[in-house]
Amino acid sequence: MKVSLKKHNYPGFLIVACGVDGAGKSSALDKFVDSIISEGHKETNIVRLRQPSDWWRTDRHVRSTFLKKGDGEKFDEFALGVFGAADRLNQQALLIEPALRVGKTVVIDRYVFCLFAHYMAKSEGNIPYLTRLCELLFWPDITFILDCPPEIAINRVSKRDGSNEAMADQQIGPTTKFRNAYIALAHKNNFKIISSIENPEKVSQEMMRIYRSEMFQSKLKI
Ligand SMILES: Nc1ncnc2c1ncn2[C@@H]1O[C@H](COP(=O)(O)OP(=O)(O)OP(=O)(O)O)[C@@H](O)[C@H]1O
Ligand SMILES: Cc1cn([C@H]2C[C@H](O)[C@@H](COP(=O)(O)O)O2)c(=O)[nH]c1=O
Repeated sequence: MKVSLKKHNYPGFLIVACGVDGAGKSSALDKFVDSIISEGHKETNIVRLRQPSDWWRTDRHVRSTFLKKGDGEKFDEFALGVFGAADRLNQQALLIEPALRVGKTVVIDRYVFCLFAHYMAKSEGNIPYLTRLCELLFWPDITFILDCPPEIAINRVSKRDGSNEAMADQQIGPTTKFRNAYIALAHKNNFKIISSIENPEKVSQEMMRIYRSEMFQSKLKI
């Protein structure tokens, strides 16, 4: 699925990382941010965010439908997808756009591609209603897809969160579908796939290599 988002044209730089639960996004991004700071990037010029935001994560309907928390009442997944799009639009208006406008580097753990991957995996790829709702979101300057075999990701999640086979992120079927959706998105949209089998240090070194090259290219365009 080719995604259509908006070009931001601001002086800031938007960097996002996606991938299945346990791919190592948060760990690698921590090291990546440390590296850009140690190369001279001012810490105060970096805005670190995650998606979905707490607006979505703490919502009772989301918690009982997706996260198996609360009273177990199920809500309509299409409606919650629309909420997922609203959550991203809200975070962009309140936090991402103001930061990019003043030249900051915005680093986000997950992005709207996670919403797409989730619904692509569930609806066999047919989600035009969701992609249309998201057309005003910014196209990131760099999109990393962290990729590792589902067995490895599941193992990491169960060690981190405790074993719970009822959770989709500890099941081979859904994790394989999510991974395939990310790979399909990456191939169609030229995202940067990085193997996250290796330790987070190695993963962040590869992120740095891509970041330096993209920064160099963007300076040539000015
Ligand atoms: N490259 C790696 N090699 C081995 N273990 C890792 C690696 N990256 C992360 N881990 C470990 O695996 C667990 C999951 O990592 P992390 O939270 O960074 O993944 P994530 O993709 O952000 O997961 P989620 O989406 O579920 O939040 C953590 O306990 C972390 O210490
Ligand atoms: C619909 C939808 C679901 N998710 C999922 C992916 C993860 O399992 C969790 C987010 O938790 P994490 O703390 O970032 O691991 O929710 C999503 O991220 N976005 C969505 O739109």
